Amino acid sequence: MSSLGRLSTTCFDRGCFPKPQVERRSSSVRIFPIRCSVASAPPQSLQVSDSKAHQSEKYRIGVLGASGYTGSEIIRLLANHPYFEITLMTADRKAGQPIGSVFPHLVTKDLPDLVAVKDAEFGDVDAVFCCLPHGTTQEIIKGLPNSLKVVDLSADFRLRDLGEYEEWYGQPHRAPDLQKEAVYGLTEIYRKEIQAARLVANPGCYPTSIQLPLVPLIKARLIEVKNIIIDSKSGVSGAGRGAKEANLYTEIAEGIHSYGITRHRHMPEIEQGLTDASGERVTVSFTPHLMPMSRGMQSTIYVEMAPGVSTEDLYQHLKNFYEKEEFVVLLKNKEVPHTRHVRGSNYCLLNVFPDRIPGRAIIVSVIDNLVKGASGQALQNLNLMMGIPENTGLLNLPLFP
Ligand SMILES: NC(=O)C1=CN([C@@H]2O[C@H](COP(=O)(O)OP(=O)(O)OC[C@H]3O[C@@H](n4cnc5c(N)ncnc54)[C@H](OP(=O)(O)O)[C@@H]3O)[C@@H](O)[C@H]2O)C=CC1
Ligand SMILES: CC(=O)N[C@@H](CCC(=O)OP(=O)(O)O)C(=O)O
Repeated sequence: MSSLGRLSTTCFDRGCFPKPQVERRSSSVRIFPIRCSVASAPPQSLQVSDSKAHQSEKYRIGVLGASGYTGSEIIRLLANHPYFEITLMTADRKAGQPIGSVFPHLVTKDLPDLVAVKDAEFGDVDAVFCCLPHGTTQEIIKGLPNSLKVVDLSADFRLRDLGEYEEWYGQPHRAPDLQKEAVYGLTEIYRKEIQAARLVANPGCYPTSIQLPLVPLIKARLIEVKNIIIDSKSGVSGAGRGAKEANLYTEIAEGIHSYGITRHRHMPEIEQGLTDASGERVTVSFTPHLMPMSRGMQSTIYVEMAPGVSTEDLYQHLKNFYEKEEFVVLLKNKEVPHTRHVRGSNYCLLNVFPDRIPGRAIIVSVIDNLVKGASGQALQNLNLMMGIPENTGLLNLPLFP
């Protein structure tokens, strides 16, 4: 537990955030600090320095799989988080190493240089981010205390149909009861359910980049659900940090290739979300590609518009739908979204273009696969589950170039 450093009075009074909450637990009282997380600092006269009256506890967070790429992104995002403090990190092969030696870029005074452990104790943890390979995750989450809130970044709890899970992941589901409880964590679409959830299945990176534009358009019946064609491209970090021959520099650099043609395990996840939006079974043509870049993801989506609908209608609908959203942005004036424009940030940038073929449109969606496609969205979800402002810790702008 630690007290917060410098606190500042806020924009609560200006209505930006909900009032600070006081939560009573069995043995302690947690008082969320009054703090403004907008980029500009409040005037000097409004700042208050540390005092007992303003000290507060933080939620204790475990990062399972801290030595992997998504784990390291969670740690980076939590470095300056005012309400969360990492108290537990786990690893497998790298267990026993301080996180600063696994990821030297994470050596900062704002982070505890914890040693990643193999066998974790959860008594002192309020919530965990589970950044483990799918398959191992179900067993591990099954063994966690029920009191913990969990955001699982793996694919283990995303598919409601257990038969479908077995078909696409090659093994029977080992925690069917937890699957029933899990809420799918596409934040902008399922916010209300996420707020009340204990276990959130964070979406895959491709499904995030694809569902964010398509779900609102399908719900509004602006596009036909037949003939949706999706061409997606990912940076290599999407494949995780574990060594694999196919991901060597020599295999990836100076070329691109498609993979999982007609059979990528994200297909049923994408189709589940689009089917929910439509009310009728939706199938898509989806082909992912591996790009010679470390992070970033683009989905180019080809759709047929409903009779009488124009690309301007699609654009305006998405613009209105995401008007109040912080992290999904419609670009103006036919600007083309670029993966560089979201690098390191939690943004999804979208734009809509008319196809040369009448009646068809092309949608371009970009995210950082490790942030909005994984750890950033996971943090957005845990913020909601803990009742704190959803954008906390996520306001950093993209890195460019
Ligand atoms: N990378 C991405 O862009 C995205 C990934 N995801 C999902 O998030 C999860 C994590 O991905 P990512 O961070 O890329 O993966 P990494 O391979 O980079 O990291 C995996 C982590 O899990 C640990 N681990 C591996 N096997 C076991 C095991 N049997 N028991 C306990 N710990 C284990 C590893 O420890 P050690 O290194 O010490 O061996 C490491 O800390 C995966 O399920 C992935 O599919 C979701 C969205 C996007
Ligand atoms: C480039 C690359 O290999 N990407 C991964 C997807 C990463 C991701 O989001 O997958 P999860 O469903 O495991 O969370 C893949 O194609 O399997």
